[in-house]
Amino acid sequence: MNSDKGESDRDFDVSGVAASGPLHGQREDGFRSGFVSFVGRPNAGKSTLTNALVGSKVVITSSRPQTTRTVVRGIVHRDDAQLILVDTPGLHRPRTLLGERLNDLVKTTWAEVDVVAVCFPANEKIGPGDRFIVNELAKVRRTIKVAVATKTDLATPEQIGEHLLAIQALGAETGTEWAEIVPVSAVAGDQVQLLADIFVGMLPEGPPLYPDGDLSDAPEEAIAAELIREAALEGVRDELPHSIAVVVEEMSLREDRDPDKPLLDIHASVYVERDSQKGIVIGHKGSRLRQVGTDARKQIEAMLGTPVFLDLRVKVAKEWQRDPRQLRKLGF
Ligand SMILES: Nc1nc2c(ncn2[C@@H]2O[C@H](COP(=O)(O)OP(=O)(O)OP(=O)(O)O)[C@@H](O)[C@H]2O)c(=O)[nH]1
Repeated sequence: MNSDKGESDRDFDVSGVAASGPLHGQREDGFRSGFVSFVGRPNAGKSTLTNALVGSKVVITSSRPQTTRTVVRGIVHRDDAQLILVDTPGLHRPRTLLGERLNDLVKTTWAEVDVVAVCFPANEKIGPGDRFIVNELAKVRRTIKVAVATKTDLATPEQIGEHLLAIQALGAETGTEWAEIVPVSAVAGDQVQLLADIFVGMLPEGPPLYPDGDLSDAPEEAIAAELIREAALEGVRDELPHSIAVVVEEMSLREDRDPDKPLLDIHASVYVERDSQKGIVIGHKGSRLRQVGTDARKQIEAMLGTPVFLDLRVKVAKEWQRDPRQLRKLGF
């Protein structure tokens, strides 16, 4: 994510101006900073690993594929480095316009980061989906590539051994040079620290890029929208696999409140594709929507540390996944 504005000292009068502090590659303290992006087929464990590294729930995880639509960054603050994790949607063979947009988003991210880490779940065989991703990744030349064997707690040592060999073979087959192949379990906490150390060693030297303590630079609206979407999908994923989008229309602190008792007002719209889906989301006499609201509110309160008043509306945006105008409106 280097910005080269094409400026040089000759463009400015620099007489009497002290040299600025060293940037990448020249820090006396050896501090490193940079970007790592996890990729992998849906459900590979990318979000869970991001959370394990950051140590807080920043990215939404679910047991169903393709819930991560927004690029959300988790930030690991260390004494020696700042590791910025970019969580991307799962790359997949595009079937809709939304699918194509997501894939473009993924590839743009790959070219901009310092390291791309491909996640291969150890409890599943390498498949065509993995091959597709690695083939696409091989086209991005400059970026360092790391293979991560995820979910090792779900595999036997023999399976893990075979898995690592298969990852190596896939690298050779696709012309991808793995800088490292690392087995981890985000759930058991195995090798997560080692993975962080490996990433840090691959980052360029440079100053911290985010203020100390920041966990994510995703706007609070985006975090709230994801938490609402996760709650709305709960229990109806089979019926509405990829048909729910959430837009936070308004988010502001309620005025005239005692400063010790703030209240955050959030007005959000839950979009579905068809009238029939609206009924599913709302439920009998609104019971489901109330539950969704309660669940999402608790999650948002825990995340942002402020009591929340959440107002949810369900709206129909016909065939939004195929309509460019709707997609733009919904933030894709
Ligand atoms: N046992 C075990 N389960 C894991 C581990 N990592 C992830 N999972 C589970 O695998 C499922 C998918 O994990 P996610 O982190 O959401 O996967 P993802 O790659 O971000 O998925 P998408 O957003 O769909 O691309 C969830 O049910 C996780 O709880 C792990 O190390 N061990």
